Amino acid sequence: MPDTAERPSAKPRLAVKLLDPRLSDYLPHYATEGSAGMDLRALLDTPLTLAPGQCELVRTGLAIHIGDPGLAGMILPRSGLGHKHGIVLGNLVGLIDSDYQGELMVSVWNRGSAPFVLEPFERLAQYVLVPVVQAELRVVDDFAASARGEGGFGSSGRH
Ligand SMILES: O=c1ccn([C@H]2C[C@H](O)[C@@H](COP(=O)(O)OP(=O)(O)OP(=O)(O)O)O2)c(=O)[nH]1
Ligand SMILES: [Mg+2]
Repeated sequence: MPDTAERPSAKPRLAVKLLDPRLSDYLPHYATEGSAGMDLRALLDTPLTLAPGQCELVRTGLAIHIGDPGLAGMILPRSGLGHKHGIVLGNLVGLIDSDYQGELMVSVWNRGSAPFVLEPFERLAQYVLVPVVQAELRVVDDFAASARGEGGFGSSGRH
């Protein structure tokens, strides 16, 4: 039996605005059939040097309106940039609301010890679409008992 899952249903179609005409050559896409994220590129006119510890908000030139409260976007670091060069996100993870219609911005943080030069249109982070469940909160005085109760932060010990 081939090790392939059944194909998921149709992909959501998201409306995207290109806020700079140069982006038409760089529309984000899934690099492989199984990719979870689409790489986002830095909309820069000139290279941006990030000193160690420096954090800058970088334009992507893209506005994506998700429009479905059952979905959200996440901006995540690229593992190669993060591991090899210390280039991660100043907010660690970017969470994009389904009703956000503004430009996707990437907070780029050089947590490494050497300067890093970000080139115009370099792929700097990735965009992942995720399902979301919105909750309603119901105030109670007590919870029904659970196996864990209030234990946390290592209370279950090591095995
Ligand atoms: O890395 C990011 C994170 C957020 N956003 C945009 C989309 C998101 O929907 C909006 C608000 O993000 P968030 O709620 O995380 O920020 P906030 O500081 O709570 O701002 P707000 O008061 O606007 O909600 O900012 C980005 O473009 N990039
Ligand atoms: Mg917010």
